[in-house]
Amino acid sequence: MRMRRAHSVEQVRAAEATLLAQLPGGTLMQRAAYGLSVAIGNLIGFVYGARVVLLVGSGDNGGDALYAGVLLARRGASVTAVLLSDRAHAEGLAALRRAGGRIGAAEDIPGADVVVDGIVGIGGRPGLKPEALALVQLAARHGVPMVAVDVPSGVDVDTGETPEPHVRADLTVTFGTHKVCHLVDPAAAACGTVHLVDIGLDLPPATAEAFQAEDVRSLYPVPDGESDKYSRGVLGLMAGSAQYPGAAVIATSGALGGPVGMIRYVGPDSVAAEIRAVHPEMVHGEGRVQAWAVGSGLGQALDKQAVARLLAGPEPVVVDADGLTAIDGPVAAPALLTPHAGELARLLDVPRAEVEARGLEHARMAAERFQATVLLKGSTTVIAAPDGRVRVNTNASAWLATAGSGDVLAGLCGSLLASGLSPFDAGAVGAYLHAAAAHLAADGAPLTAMTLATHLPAATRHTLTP
Ligand SMILES: NC(=O)C1=CN([C@@H]2O[C@H](COP(=O)(O)OP(=O)(O)OC[C@H]3O[C@@H](n4cnc5c(N)ncnc54)[C@H](OP(=O)(O)O)[C@@H]3O)[C@@H](O)[C@H]2O)[C@@H](O)CC1
Ligand SMILES: Nc1ncnc2c1ncn2[C@@H]1O[C@H](COP(=O)(O)OP(=O)(O)O)[C@@H](O)[C@H]1O
Ligand SMILES: [K+]
Repeated sequence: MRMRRAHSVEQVRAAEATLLAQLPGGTLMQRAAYGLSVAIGNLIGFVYGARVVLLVGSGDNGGDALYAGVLLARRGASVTAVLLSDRAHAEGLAALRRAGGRIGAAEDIPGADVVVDGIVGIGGRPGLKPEALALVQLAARHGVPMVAVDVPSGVDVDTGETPEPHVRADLTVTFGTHKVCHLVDPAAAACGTVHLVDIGLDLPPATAEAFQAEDVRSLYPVPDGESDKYSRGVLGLMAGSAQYPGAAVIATSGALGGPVGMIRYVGPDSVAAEIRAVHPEMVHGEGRVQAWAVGSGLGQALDKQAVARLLAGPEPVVVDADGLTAIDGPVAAPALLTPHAGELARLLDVPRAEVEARGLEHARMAAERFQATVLLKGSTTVIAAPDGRVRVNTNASAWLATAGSGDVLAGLCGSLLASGLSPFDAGAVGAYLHAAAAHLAADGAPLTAMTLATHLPAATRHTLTP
C-alpha cells in the first residue's frame, strides 16, 4: 500500500467543485453512499434483517447516511433515521421513505446492530449539540457499533484537535481522500478503522502524508556491492552521562539497528565502557562522521557549547532530549529535532497541555522557528519540515511508552541521517520502523527499550520484503 495522503477541507471542496461541474447531480453522493453501505455491511457481517439507525444532521453528511440507508433497506435491513435538524437532506429522506425506511427516535438505538453518524462531516464545527451528544452516548452505553460518515462528528477536521465532545467511531468511512483528523491524534484515535472510498476526486499535493511499507522501501539505504563501512555512513553519538549511561547504550543499539556502517562515541570513558560491554563494535573518540545524534541522557553533563558547535553544521544532526535545551534560534545544520510534548512545550515556551491538544500546529510552528525538521513524539508522531510539509506516523503501539524508547528512535534516526537521508525522510522512515519494531517486540505484551532495538533488523526485513 502506498502513502496515505490527507487533504484539507478547502482542498477537498475545490476538487469536489471541479467534479460536480462535470457530473450529473447527485453522482458524488451516490458514490459515497454506495461505498458507505458496503462498509457498514462488512462491519456488522450481515444486512438482511439488520437494524440500522441513522443519525442525520442538516447537511450532505446526513445525505450520505440517508442514501446508504436506502441501499441497506433495499437489501432487507430495517432502517430508522433519527433527524437532528428540520433541514435534513430532503431528497435523501424521501428516497429512504420510498425504500421502506422510517423516522425514529432515541428508543431505537439500544437494540440497533449499528448506528451511523451522519451528524456533520467536513462542514462541521468542533463539538456536538446536547441532543446529538445524548444519542451518541446512548449508543456507546449500549455497546452499539458506531460508523462515522466521513469524519467522527465533533472533531476538528483540519487539525485533528478535539476541544469539544465528539463521536468515537469503530469505523470511519471517508470519501475521496483522508482528512487530517484521520491521521493526527487525538481525533485519529476517535476514528477507529478508517476506510477510504474513491469517488474520483482529482487532488493537489497532500497537506499531510502517512508512510506505508512501500514508502520506506523506496527510501531505505540498502548497501550494494560497492559499499564499505564508511560509505554506508558513520554516526557520531554524543549521548549518555555518568547520571544516565543507559541512554548511550540504548541509542547505540538503535543506531546499529539502522543502516549506518559505524558508530563513533564521543563522551566519558566510563560511558564508553558501558556501551562497549554491549556493543564491542563501537569506536570511542572523535573522527570523521556523516551525521550526529546528540542529547539523549546527557543530563547535567550537557555541554551547551559542544552541542551548539554541532548545531552550526555542516554535518546533519539529530537533536534529542537534553540536547534540545541548547537550541535558542534557527539551526544552521540540517537538523531533525525529536522532542516529546513536554520538551516541545519548553522549546516554544508554552504549556505542555497546549502542545498535547494541538500537536500539529506546534510542530509546524517549531519547524519554522528553528528552521529544522521537528519530529513530535506521541501516540501519533508528527514530522514537520521547515518548508511546511507534514508527515505523520500512525502505526505505533502504546507499548512504546516505556523509558528509553525515545533513545532508540534518536539513534535510529541518526543512523538514517548518516546514511544519506534528509532529516524529513530520516524522521518518517525512523518513526515507521521504530513502530514496526515495537509491534514485533511487544506482540501484545510489554517491551523494553533494548528488546525494541534488537527487533529493528527484523522490522526492517519485514518492511523491505514486499
Ligand atoms: N466534499 C465532497 O467531495 C463530498 C462530500 N460529501 C459529503 O458531504 C459532507 C459535507 O457536507 P456539507 O458541506 O453539507 O456539511 P456537513 O458536514 O454535512 O455540515 C452541514 C451543516 O451542519 C451544521 N453544523 C456544523 N457544525 C455542527 C455541529 N457541531 N453540530 C451540529 N450541526 C453543525 C452547519 O449548519 P448550521 O448549523 O451552521 O446551519 C453545517 O452547514 C462531507 O463530509 C461528506 O459526508 C459526499 O456526499 C460526497 C463528496
Ligand atoms: N501511547 C503511545 N502510543 C504509541 N507510541 C507512543 C505512545 N507513547 C509514547 N510513544 C512513543 O514512544 C516513544 C517515547 O519516547 P520518549 O518520550 O522520548 O521516551 P524516553 O525519553 O523514555 O525514551 C516515542 O517514540 C513516542 O512516539
Ligand atoms: K459524521
